[in-house]
Amino acid sequence: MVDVKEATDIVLSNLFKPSVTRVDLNDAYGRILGEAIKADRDFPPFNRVAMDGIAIWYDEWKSGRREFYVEETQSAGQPQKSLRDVQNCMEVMTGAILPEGTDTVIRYEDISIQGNNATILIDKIEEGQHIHTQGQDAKRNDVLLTPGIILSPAEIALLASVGVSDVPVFAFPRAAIISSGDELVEITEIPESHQIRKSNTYAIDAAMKAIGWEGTEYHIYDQKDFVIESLKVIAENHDVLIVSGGVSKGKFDFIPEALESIQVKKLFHHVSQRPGKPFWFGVSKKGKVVFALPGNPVSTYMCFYRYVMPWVLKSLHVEYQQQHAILAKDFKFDPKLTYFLQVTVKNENGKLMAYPDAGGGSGDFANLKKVTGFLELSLDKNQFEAGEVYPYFPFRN
Ligand SMILES: Nc1nc2c(c(=O)[nH]1)N[C@H]1C(S)=C(S)[C@@H](COP(=O)(O)OP(=O)(O)OC[C@H]3O[C@@H](n4cnc5c(N)ncnc54)[C@H](O)[C@@H]3O)O[C@H]1N2
Ligand code: MOO
Ligand SMILES: [Mg+2]
Repeated sequence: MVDVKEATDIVLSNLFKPSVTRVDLNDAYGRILGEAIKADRDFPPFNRVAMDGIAIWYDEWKSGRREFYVEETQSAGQPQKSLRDVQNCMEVMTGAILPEGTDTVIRYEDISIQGNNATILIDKIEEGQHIHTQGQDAKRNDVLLTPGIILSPAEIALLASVGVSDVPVFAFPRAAIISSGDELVEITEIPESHQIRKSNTYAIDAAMKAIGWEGTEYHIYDQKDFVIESLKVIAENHDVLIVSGGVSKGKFDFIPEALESIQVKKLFHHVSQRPGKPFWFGVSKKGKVVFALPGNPVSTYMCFYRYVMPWVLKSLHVEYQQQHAILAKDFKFDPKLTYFLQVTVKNENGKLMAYPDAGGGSGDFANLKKVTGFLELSLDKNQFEAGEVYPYFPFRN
């Protein structure tokens, strides 16, 4: 048996090495960037007019000139024009390149134009005002985006502006989501009185989809040779196996020995935690990673969020930031196990307050619909006081 920290360290030191694939920019939202992206030009690429108005040569204003003859108009999308005479001005539009021979922009609101003459109405202007200077935000060849970033609308805009239409993203490990157990039937079936419909694999599949990951679902019956043969075939075609059930002490819990018989080396079995104590983790010679999660629905669910999610994010170079929340009510837990306490977190004046809602044990997955995640309560204590801060693993935003 290992503790939660040891289990975490072992899981996170057996990462998957992702390859890079390309997706259309329109499908890149939410994917994980696989290569650094550099600026192909300065940002902005030219001195960009930032307000509609006129552009002047500042020294003329400084030396007392208030009236400027309007030579012509520089609109957005036109090649750069030149001011012929520094005593004049040019009308300029937001997004236009700043005309040569000008260095300062004055808004229409601050001038009046009569015929071809613009008169400045304000007393104070600053040299260079209302110009978004070339290279001000980033220089050509600057790294704009680093691998491991989860692409949000902000990054999509940057990718578009540097012309990346085929976005390099990390390929997720090919995952098998495996349920086990003779009591489980398909969701389209009417279960007999001793049967239940599968639900764990659906939950795992959905949790994976939330980060853009997909898996293939399999089911294994409780027959030893069948378990061995199935796992062998599945392992050949996937990088990671996420098994649910069949890992405890039951007569038909064949998963651990079946995995070892197909040369998946056990790195730990049993973690001092509740739920999820019978969690088994191993790696094959070929580097296939196996998470054999305890079958009780809440155990499968929590172990997925506590171990599989950080493992895949770290494998794909995502900077994973551990969240924390404040326990809102005292809580007592006696066994010498790390306890994953189901909570509903509410943001109260900027503080994340976690209200315990422990539910009815690891079979009570109906409780998961009421909570937002779990707090990790350390095994070296049994009395947890309101106001204390604990690691928080959210299931939802
Ligand atoms: N003698 C002991 N018995 C048990 C122990 C123990 O330490 N000693 N640990 C208990 C704990 S804790 C857990 S958790 C479970 C883990 O059991 P398994 O991993 O072997 O899972 P199963 O026996 O196959 O199933 C347990 C439970 O979960 C239901 N299940 C399984 N898969 C699914 C699915 N895909 N969808 C919905 N529900 C599923 C299954 O029907 C069982 O009710 O062992 C305890 N026993
Ligand atoms: O892992 Mo078990 O979930 O404690 O029932
Ligand atoms: Mg069992």
